[in-house]
This record gives sequence, C-alpha cells and structure tokens, in this order.
Amino acid sequence: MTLLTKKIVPNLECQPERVIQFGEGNFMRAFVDWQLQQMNQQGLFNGSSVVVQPIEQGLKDLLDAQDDLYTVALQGLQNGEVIDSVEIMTSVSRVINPYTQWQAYKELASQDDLEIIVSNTTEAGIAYHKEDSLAAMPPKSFPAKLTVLLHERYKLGKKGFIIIPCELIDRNGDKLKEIVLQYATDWALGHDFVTWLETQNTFCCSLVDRIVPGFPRDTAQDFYDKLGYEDKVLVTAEPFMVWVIEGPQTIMTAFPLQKAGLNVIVTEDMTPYRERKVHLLNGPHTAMSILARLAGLDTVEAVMKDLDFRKYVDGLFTDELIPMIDLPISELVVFAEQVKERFLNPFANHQLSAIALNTVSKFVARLLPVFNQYVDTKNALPKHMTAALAALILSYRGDKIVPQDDENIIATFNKAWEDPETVVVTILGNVDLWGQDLTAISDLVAQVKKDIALLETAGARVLIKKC
Ligand SMILES: NC(=O)C1=CN([C@@H]2O[C@H](COP(=O)(O)OP(=O)(O)OC[C@H]3O[C@@H](n4cnc5c(N)ncnc54)[C@H](O)[C@@H]3O)[C@@H](O)[C@H]2O)C=CC1
Ligand SMILES: O=P(O)(O)OC[C@H]1O[C@](O)(CO)[C@@H](O)[C@@H]1O
Repeated sequence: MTLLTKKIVPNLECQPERVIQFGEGNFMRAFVDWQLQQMNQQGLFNGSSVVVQPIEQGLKDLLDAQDDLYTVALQGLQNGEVIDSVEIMTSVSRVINPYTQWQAYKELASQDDLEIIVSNTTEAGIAYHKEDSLAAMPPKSFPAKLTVLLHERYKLGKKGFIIIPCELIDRNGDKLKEIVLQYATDWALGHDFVTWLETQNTFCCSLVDRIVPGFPRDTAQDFYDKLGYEDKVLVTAEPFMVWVIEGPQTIMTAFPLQKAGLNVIVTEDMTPYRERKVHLLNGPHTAMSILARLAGLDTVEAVMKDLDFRKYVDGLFTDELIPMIDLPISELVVFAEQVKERFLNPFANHQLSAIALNTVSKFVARLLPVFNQYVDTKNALPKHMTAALAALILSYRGDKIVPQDDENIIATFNKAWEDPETVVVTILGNVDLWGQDLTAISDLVAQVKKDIALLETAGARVLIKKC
C-alpha cells in the first residue's frame, strides 16, 4: 500500500513557519498542529510549525518519509453524535533534530515570522540539568536548548516570542521561565539578555485537555484500508479539547485560536480551570474506578452505561463536585455534561485498572480538596465521596482486587488490615497518606465503617444505590 506523502495530497500549499514546536509526540500532533490546521483552513493563520525533536530518538525519520504529513482520526461522541473522522495534517513544515542539525536549529532565531513557541516534552521535560552549557551541541534539557535559541534571537536584536508550554505540570510557564533564567545566570548571559527575556517574551502557563490514545496498534490496517494509504504516524484522539492559556488577551491577535472557534480560554488566572479539570474529570474517574471495580466492571464506558453507577456518577457531579468549584455554575454544568460524553466514548476502552494506579495520591489530589470543602460548607459528609473512600480502604486489603501503588502505601494498608477492628481509625488517622488526620472529620470514622460493612455484606452496587 502507498505511504502517505505529498503525492497523495494535490495542491499542497506551503505555509510560512510561524510556530516553533518542541515535541513531535502524539499529543502535540493531535492538539497544537491540529489546531493550526483548523486555523489555516479558515484562512486565519496561514502558518506552519517547525518541529524540534527534543531528544535524540524520535519520529523525525518517520515524519520526513511522509513529507511531514500525517492523519488525525478524531473518534468519540460530541453533542450526542458519534464522530469518526479523519483529516490529513499539512501544518508541520519540517522536523529538526538538534542532535544532528544543531546549526539549523540555531538558525531558527533569525526567522522573523516565527512568533510563537509551544512545547510538550512530557512531565520530565521541563527540567534543569546543571551540566548543560551554552557550548554543548546540543545541551541535554529542553529549557537549556530553548535558552540557546532565545540567546541567539537576542543577539540578533529581534523581538521575542509568545511561549506556551503544554506539559502537564502545574504552572508550566512559570517553571520553564524560572529554569531559562537559571541558565542565563549559570552561563553569565548578562543583564541585558535577562531584561530582553523579561520584557520581549511572554511566558504563559497553560492547561491542556484532550485524550490522545495515539497510534491505533490493533486497528491500523483497518484505518489503512479505509484511507487508501499507509500512515505510520497516524494519531487517534477524542474530538473534545480545551486549551486554557494564562496570559494577556493580546496573544490571540498573533494566535487566533478562538477566532477559529476552537475551545481556547485565555485568562489571567487559570487556577479555577485547573481545579475544574482535576475535580470534574479526574475526580469522578478515581471515585468510579474504586467502586466499580469492586462491582466487577472494567471500563469507564461500562460504568456510564450501568444504570446504578450512572446514577452514582450523576449524583457525585451534581451534589458534591459542581457546587464546590469556584466558577459559574452554568459553565460547570456544561463542562460536566461534556465530561460524561467523553466517558461514554465507545472508541476509548479506558480501563478502570489504569485509572486505579496510585489511587491514594489521586484521591488526595482529585477528591479530598472537594471533600474538605463540602464538609466545611455543608457541615455534613459527602455520601458519594465517603463511599469511594470506604471502598478504597477495602480494596487496599488486596483480596478482592490487587491495588497498584507505592510499596510503602501498600505496606501501610497491609499492616492496618491486620486488625480489622481498628483499620478504619488507623488508616483515616494516617497523616502521611492524606496530608491530614481524617479522623478529625465529624462522623467520618463511623460512616466509613458502616460503608465497609455494607460493601462486605451486600456489595458495591448496593452501597452506591444508597447514595
Ligand atoms: N496522550 C494523552 O492523552 C495526553 C497526554 N498528555 C501529556 O503529554 C505528554 C506527551 O504525551 P504523548 O504525546 O501522548 O507522548 P509521546 O510519547 O507520543 O511523545 C512524547 C514527547 O515527549 C518528548 N520527550 C520524552 N521524554 C523527554 C524528555 N526527558 N525531555 C524532553 N522531551 C522528552 C518526546 O521526544 C516526544 O516528543 C505526556 O506527558 C502526557 O502526560 C496530556 C494530555 C493528554
Ligand atoms: O485516567 P486519569 O488518570 O483520570 O486521566 C485521564 C486523562 O485525562 C487527561 O488529563 C486528559 O487531558 C489525560 O492526560 C489522561 O489520559
């Protein structure tokens, strides 16, 4: 079968390079480059991205063999409709491997059309390596490579960039800027360079949300048969997306994502949006994964299609999560409905066991802040979250399902379960697990004991029906 190349795309228009993108992975290609494509199609941007492969091994060769073309398959539900679409992306101009093309990389500094820098180098990428130097070709870390590029740009007396990292770490833009400034100090790049960095560049924090399963290993041949060509870097993604960017509204002039109708929010403070995502998407994931596994269910979709569990999920959203988040209720209701639709994605096959990895820390980050808020404002226990907490303690006994977590956490639960009479008090009172003494919450110990007893005698389905 023919490989996807320019020959397959007639009248391919080359757009000027306007974006430097660190990271050629699945997420960036189905998120940022897909958005460039949407803007280009509407004649709003007329720009392409030059992609920098951040580590020595990567997809450059595969992409180059396809003239940097690839397909994005969007699969899922949107506004009640099944979306199963494919589109060839023409928004990547070329891929630079700085390990073999260091000079070409540095020359990007001289291109005036380049205005925007984006990145996703995984959670490990925004890191400081003390050994990195200005003379290295290239330095190891992504922030060090970026510092070299910015310094070249400064030396040419040109304007700076809008820099929007997409890594899934809190306050990614601040962290990236902090490390770049650290290199500027380490490498003695001078006060004027630091002033240029501060005044001519806009580092934005951003929060991305789109589930991108990536290359469809099991069904690739079906895709090729349907497409009529082979695409070794085809990427599947859900139709839903949100990009929350913390920065000045003016960035939308250079980067008209919103004008193209994309779900992009530019705000002065992204905290509520981060909370919205963590508590309304990842929170229900965690609560349902704990309880539904005890009832023998295995995927998010199965939970959402089960009438009893669906009621539980709806109640969790409506009674306990939405009222505790500091954003307009109408906005939260819309977001919650979108999340439920995403949970029902028939293409996703999202395993509860995958979500359940490291459940204790996930419970702390995703549910406990809302749990505390509920107790403080309502002076009562949130029943749905309390049931999930009880199920967590029971599952970590290890006889019904095998918990996967840090070995110290597993050991803590094993030890506590040696005495079933005291296990609830021991676990809830363990500040190392929760960051607080949960036995101090009025009635919690008694309720969790009752819930565990019901889980043991009647099962998870009966417990959630009581919520
Ligand atoms: N796939 C998804 O559904 C979503 C993924 N994310 C996040 O995006 C990140 C990337 O995900 P994918 O694109 O799916 O993975 P991927 O494996 O396709 O791409 C990883 C990218 O990160 C780069 N990279 C890896 N380690 C690095 C390091 N130490 N320093 C610099 N660069 C490094 C690689 O060169 C590659 O460009 C992940 O951290 C993930 O948490 C965020 C939202 C959704
Ligand atoms: O299964 P979890 O850990 O709740 O995460 C669900 C998904 O949400 C996302 O944050 C969506 O953007 C992805 O990173 C992740 O795949």
